[in-house]
Amino acid sequence: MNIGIAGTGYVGLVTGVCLAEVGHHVTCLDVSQEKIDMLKGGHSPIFEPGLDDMLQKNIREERLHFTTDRSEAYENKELIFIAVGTPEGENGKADLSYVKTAAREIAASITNDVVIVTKSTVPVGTNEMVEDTVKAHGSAYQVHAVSNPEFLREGNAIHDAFHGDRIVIGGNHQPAVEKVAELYAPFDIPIVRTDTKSAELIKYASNAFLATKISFINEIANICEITGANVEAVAQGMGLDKRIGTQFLKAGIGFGGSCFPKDTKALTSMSAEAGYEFRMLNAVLEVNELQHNKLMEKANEYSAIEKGTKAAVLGLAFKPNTDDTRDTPAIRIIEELQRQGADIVAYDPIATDKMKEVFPDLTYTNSLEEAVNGAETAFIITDWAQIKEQTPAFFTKHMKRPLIFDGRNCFDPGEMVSGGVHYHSIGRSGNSFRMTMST
Ligand SMILES: NC(=O)c1ccc[n+]([C@@H]2O[C@H](COP(=O)([O-])OP(=O)(O)OC[C@H]3O[C@@H](n4cnc5c(N)ncnc54)[C@H](O)[C@@H]3O)[C@@H](O)[C@H]2O)c1
Ligand SMILES: O=c1ccn([C@@H]2O[C@H](COP(=O)(O)OP(=O)(O)O[C@H]3O[C@H](CO)[C@@H](O)[C@H](O)[C@H]3O)[C@@H](O)[C@H]2O)c(=O)[nH]1
Repeated sequence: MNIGIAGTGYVGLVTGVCLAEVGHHVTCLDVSQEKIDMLKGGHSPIFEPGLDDMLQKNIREERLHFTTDRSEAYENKELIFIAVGTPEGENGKADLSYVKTAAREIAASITNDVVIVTKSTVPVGTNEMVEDTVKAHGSAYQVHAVSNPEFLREGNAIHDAFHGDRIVIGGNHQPAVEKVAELYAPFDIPIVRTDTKSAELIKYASNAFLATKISFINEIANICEITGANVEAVAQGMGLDKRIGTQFLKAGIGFGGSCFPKDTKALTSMSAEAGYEFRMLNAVLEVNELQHNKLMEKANEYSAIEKGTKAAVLGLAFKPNTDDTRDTPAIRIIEELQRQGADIVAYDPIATDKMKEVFPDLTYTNSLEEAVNGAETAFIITDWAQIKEQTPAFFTKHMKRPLIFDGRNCFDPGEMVSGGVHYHSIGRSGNSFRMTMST
């Protein structure tokens, strides 16, 4: 099929590349000339394992094109995807201005009847708004909007596109829904067909539920710290019950990233607008806020930071295998360390450039050894493999004072302590993980 895509961020670009990979002809549009120039040259502006190779292959085979020209992207297309950002707006509400602009631009450029597929995460009623916007801008063509939310995880995006658990397609015009289902046939992933509003809500409900699991286990971690239990043993013991499952029960300094924080806020805000107070989700957000402060609270209890203390911040991305620093817990830690006058060295294998946009004057390195060298305290924010593979000896050798506050439970507390590291983590009270199971 002939497809246009508005937005070449994480979602638009991965969608475009993967649809081209299965044989569709895709033209990706962005307003950023810089991104389009990079993409035309076969280089992805985002770090995503496997993306560059697939991008270059499909450009070479002439199924994938990049442009800043709306006519090229929208004329003579059967389907047009909207994959622009929906950032956090006022009072946590989803900011739909980019979606509205894209809808107006599509209305002005299409040259035939078309199905608009909304991939961006949008509140209930947005697809209706998109259809109305196109109609209000005098398009002479028939336009149907279909909700097709995206479930990819950054760092696993290509894998998720080909091995996702489900594809959700929501629409009130059956032929438009079937057209989108036909597009995805080569992916061999179960397709859920539903109405537009339910599809829009499936996305928010899924993210909110996963965020709830994380805040829940973080509350359990806090109880573990008080009672002396070990949160990893508790999570594993709970997760073996198939109704609960082991995933998203990893305690830490809370969830970050471009989706969970903004989407949980958008859902509470959408609920409030509809006259319903989503009490549980408000608590999930409150717990996450408190959890972001956990490492600094521990450091303060220990009086770890004084003016001029050399502090290493290990990991800046909101999770491993991505260079995305949007809403990363590292921001809060760095702000607090700066406020307390610490001398900070920030380490990340790939996300330092993105973090420079937030803290331009910080000292950065992509060498872990350089970051901890001479440090008096280290804060682990991201569970990068490069950090997890270290031994206690690495820290005792390079740090001036091996004092570690680990927000991602990267190490066995017993091994760290016996290796001479003053080690503080989340929900483990200094105990090693102990659990055996027999059949
Ligand atoms: N990042 C993720 O992991 C992820 C996963 C699932 C869903 N989502 C949702 O998908 C949407 C996009 O997220 P993202 O992370 O890809 O965003 P992003 O900010 O990385 O990319 C959005 C892109 O859209 C471009 N753009 C803005 N206005 C445009 C216009 N009028 N025409 C063409 N391009 C335009 C921007 O320049 C930018 O490159 C959001 O709603 C997000 O919540 C994101
Ligand atoms: O047990 C866990 C799992 C995750 N996290 C944290 O939660 C955040 C989000 O992690 P993850 O879900 O892996 O990353 P995203 O790439 O943000 O993906 C989420 O958000 C996307 C955007 O909506 C959705 O498409 C995905 O399905 C959904 O998993 C990160 O800060 C993680 O460190 C934990 O603290 N504990």
